Amino acid sequence: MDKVKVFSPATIANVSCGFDTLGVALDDLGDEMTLTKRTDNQLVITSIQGADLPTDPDRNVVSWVIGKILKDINTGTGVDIEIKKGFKPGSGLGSSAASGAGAAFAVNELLGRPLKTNQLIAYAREGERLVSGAPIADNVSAALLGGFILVRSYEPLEVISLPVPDNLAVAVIHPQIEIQTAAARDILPDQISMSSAITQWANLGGLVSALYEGDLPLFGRSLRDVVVEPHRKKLIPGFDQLKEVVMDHHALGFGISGSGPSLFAFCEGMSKARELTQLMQQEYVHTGIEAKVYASVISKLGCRLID
Ligand SMILES: Nc1ncnc2c1ncn2[C@@H]1O[C@H](COP(=O)(O)OP(=O)(O)OP(=O)(O)O)[C@@H](O)[C@H]1O
Ligand SMILES: N[C@@H](CCO)C(=O)O
Repeated sequence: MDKVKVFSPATIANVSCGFDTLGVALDDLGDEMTLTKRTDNQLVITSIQGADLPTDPDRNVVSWVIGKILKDINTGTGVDIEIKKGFKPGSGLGSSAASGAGAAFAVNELLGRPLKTNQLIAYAREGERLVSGAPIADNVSAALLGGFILVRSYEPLEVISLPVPDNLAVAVIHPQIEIQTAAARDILPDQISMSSAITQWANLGGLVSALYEGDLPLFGRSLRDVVVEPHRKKLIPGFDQLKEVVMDHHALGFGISGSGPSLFAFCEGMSKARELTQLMQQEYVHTGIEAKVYASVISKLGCRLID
């Protein structure tokens, strides 16, 4: 194959109770990228649409990840790269992860699939290390595998796919401010109390059980975060008010997507998700900050070939 075009989805990391361990893929929203083999061994970003990103191959996640794979596999292959970003960097929806996962997936397809899934995750994590300093696996694993994922262990890496309950949908609001993942990690404490740990791991267990049982009320009760949200919500204007309104309108749960500023409300069914997006957009006007909204089912598909 000389050319591949792939789609790589946006993702919600943490899902409230699973900081750095849970992730889930959205439908439709995501990045596209096209890779074409060159006759020399150069890596060239030929176009970037939809975001103002570095064209220097050593500073863009897509070329960074592809470069690492090509160097290790040592094919002598060069690649032209076209990038089409479907949503903004610094959104909390895994923009760098969509790029890193999509890049690893695409080059693996181009080379005839020499790499296994865990290797693709490992390379995609290098993209996360490039932009945030931390090789976080939650967004990239969800983007590659689709559905819900649990990073059971980082060392050695063990990522588990979890079931997606029927009729689960999500409403997302993306306030048009940028929060860098590195900055949102810097404000977190190094240590947490035993009581917070107990609450958090009880909810994580509850959430995993809810996914296996398809128990949406239990899923909703488990969407609690006493570890990260109390710190990060201070970076997101209007967080508490929006949470109150959304929960009053029967969302299953509400929280911060990844490192923010995007916020999610899980709910039952797409019509409820559309209703919640409208509600969130109306309510957010009070902050004076522009916001975009998306309603989505949970995509069981991760990165995939298109066209
Ligand atoms: N291909 C790329 N896609 C997205 N961001 C990139 C890319 N290449 C480099 N970057 C840089 O990465 C930074 C954004 O990464 P960051 O992890 O902060 O955002 P994010 O991926 O949207 O966040 P989150 O992981 O919380 O969803 C920006 O400074 C951006 O310029
Ligand atoms: N788990 C990560 C996701 C952001 O990439 C965080 O919340 O910092």
